[in-house]
Amino acid sequence: MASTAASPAFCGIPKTSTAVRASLNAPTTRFLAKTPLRGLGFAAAAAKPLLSHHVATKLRSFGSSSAKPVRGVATMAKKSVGDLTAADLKGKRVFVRADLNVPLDDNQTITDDTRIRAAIPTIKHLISNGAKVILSSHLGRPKGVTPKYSLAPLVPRLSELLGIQVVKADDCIGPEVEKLVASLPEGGVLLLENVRFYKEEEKNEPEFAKKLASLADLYVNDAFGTAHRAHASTEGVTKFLKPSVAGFLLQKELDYLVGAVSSPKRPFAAIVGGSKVSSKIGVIESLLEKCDILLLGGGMIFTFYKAQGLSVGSSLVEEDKLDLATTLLEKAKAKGVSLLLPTDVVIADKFAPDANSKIVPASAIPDGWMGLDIGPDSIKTFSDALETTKTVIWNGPMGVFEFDKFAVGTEAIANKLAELSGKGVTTIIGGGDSVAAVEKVGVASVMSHISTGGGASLELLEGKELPGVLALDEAIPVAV
Ligand SMILES: Nc1ncnc2c1ncn2[C@@H]1O[C@H](COP(=O)(O)OP(=O)(O)O)[C@@H](O)[C@H]1O
Ligand SMILES: O=C(OP(=O)(O)O)[C@H](O)COP(=O)(O)O
Repeated sequence: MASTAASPAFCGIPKTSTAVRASLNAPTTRFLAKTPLRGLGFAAAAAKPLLSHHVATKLRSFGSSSAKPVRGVATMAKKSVGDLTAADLKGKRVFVRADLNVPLDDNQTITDDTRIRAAIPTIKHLISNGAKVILSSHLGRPKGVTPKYSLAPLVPRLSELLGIQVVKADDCIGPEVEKLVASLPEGGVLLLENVRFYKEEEKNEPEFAKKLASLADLYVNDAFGTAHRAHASTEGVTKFLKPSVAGFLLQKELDYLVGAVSSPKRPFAAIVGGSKVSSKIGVIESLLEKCDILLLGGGMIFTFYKAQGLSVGSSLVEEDKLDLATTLLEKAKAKGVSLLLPTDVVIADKFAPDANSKIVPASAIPDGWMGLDIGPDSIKTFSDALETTKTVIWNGPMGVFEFDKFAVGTEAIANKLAELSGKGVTTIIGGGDSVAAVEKVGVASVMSHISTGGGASLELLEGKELPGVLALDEAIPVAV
C-alpha cells in the first residue's frame, strides 16, 4: 500500500521531480502515497461551543480534567458551525476557508488527501442544511498566478467525497466568480481558485478581503493548518462577514491540542524537523520554555551546524538565521533543556532518490554533499532520549523521507513514537508531510492525535493566539 506506492518511483514522480527539488526551497506541494485518514474521524453533528485556547488553558490550570466551561467562569468560546441550523443556513451563501494544501506529484495527482477528507464534515453539514458553499483555500506558496498551483486537480476528489459535482471557478474574486455564485443552487459547492494567486491574500489587504467577503453572507473557518496566518481569507474577511464561525475540524484540533499541550504530562519532548526552517526556527525559543527535551532533525539542523562553525556542504541553510541558532543553543544550555542535534548524518551527492549516499559525523560533511537524513547514532540517541517521555509532539520529518534512501531516520522516529504510544505516552503528530510520513510507515492509527497543522500546532504549543481563531465570533457564554 502506501509504502509500496511511495517506493522506487516514489509515487510515479520522475526522479528529477520539480516537486522534490522545490521542497528544498519552498516545500509547499507534497507527494506521498494516498492513505486513509486516521485520527480525524468525528461526528459532524457533535458541535459544542469552541473554547478559545487561552481560555482552555486557564481552565486547565484550575485543575479541570476537560476543556469544558467551568461554572461561573465567563468563557471566550467561539461560535461553531454546528450552532448554525437549517434556519440560519438555507439559501445562504457561506464562505468556507479550508486548508486544502495537499501534496501533488508532477502529474498533478493528489498523493495524500488527508486535508481534503478532514474538510468534508463541515461542508456536508452546510450543504445538507441548504447552504450554498463557496470553498476557498491556498495551495503551496505561489508567486502570482502559477498553473501548477491551481486547485483544479482537487475537484474530482472533492466531488467524490461530497457525492455532488463541485463547480470550479478560474479566479477567487471578480465578475465571473460572482456569476458562478449567483447560479449556485442550494446544497451546491463552488471551489474558488487558489487564493494566494493574489499577493493581497498574504498581505491581508482589507480591499481584497472585502471582495472575498462580498461573495457570501456568512463565514466559516475550518483551515486549522493555516489558522496561524493572519491572511485575508483567514482573518481579514471576518471583518466584513457576520457571523464568522469555526468549522468542525478547527474545533476538533483545538479541543484536543489545547488540552494536551497546556499542561502536558512530563517529561515533555518536542521533535522539530522538516524544511520550513525560517518559519519554524523561531518556535524553538518558546519550546525551550515549555519542553524538557528538544530534538532537532531534518533540514533544520544545518543552520545550527553552520552557526557552530561546521562545514555543511550544500545542505539546506538559512544564512540569516545563523545568529538566532547560536542564541538558541546558548539559551538551551542556560535553561538546562536537553537540546539534541544529530551527531551523524546521511549525506548525498545530489538531491535525488538515486543519489550516492554515505553516513558521516555531523562535523565531516564534505563540499558538494548535502545532508538528507539523520544517521544511525543519532537515531539511537534520539530513541533513548524519548524513552522516559510522557508527552511527545512531532513536526517535520527527520529527512527527505520521500526518497527511500533517506527515509530511515523518519521511519525510525515514527516507529519509536508508535511504541511509546502503546505504552501510554501521548503522541501528537502535526503537519502535512509529517502526517504523510507516519501514514507511509503505517503507524498513524496508534498515535494519540494526528493534526492537519504543523506550524499551527507548534504555535499553539508556544501559547500563541492563532489569528484565524481569534477573529471568529464569540459564542454566548455558557455556565454549567
Ligand atoms: N535534510 C533535509 N533537506 C531538505 N529537505 C528536507 C530535509 N529533511 C526533511 N526535508 C523535507 O522537509 C519537508 C517537510 O517539511 P515541513 O513542511 O516543514 O513539514 P510539515 O509539512 O510536516 O510541517 C519534506 O518534504 C522533506 O523532504
Ligand atoms: O502546510 C501548511 O503548514 P505546515 O507545513 O506547517 O503543516 C499550511 O497549509 C500552511 O502553509 P504555509 O506554511 O505556506 O502558510
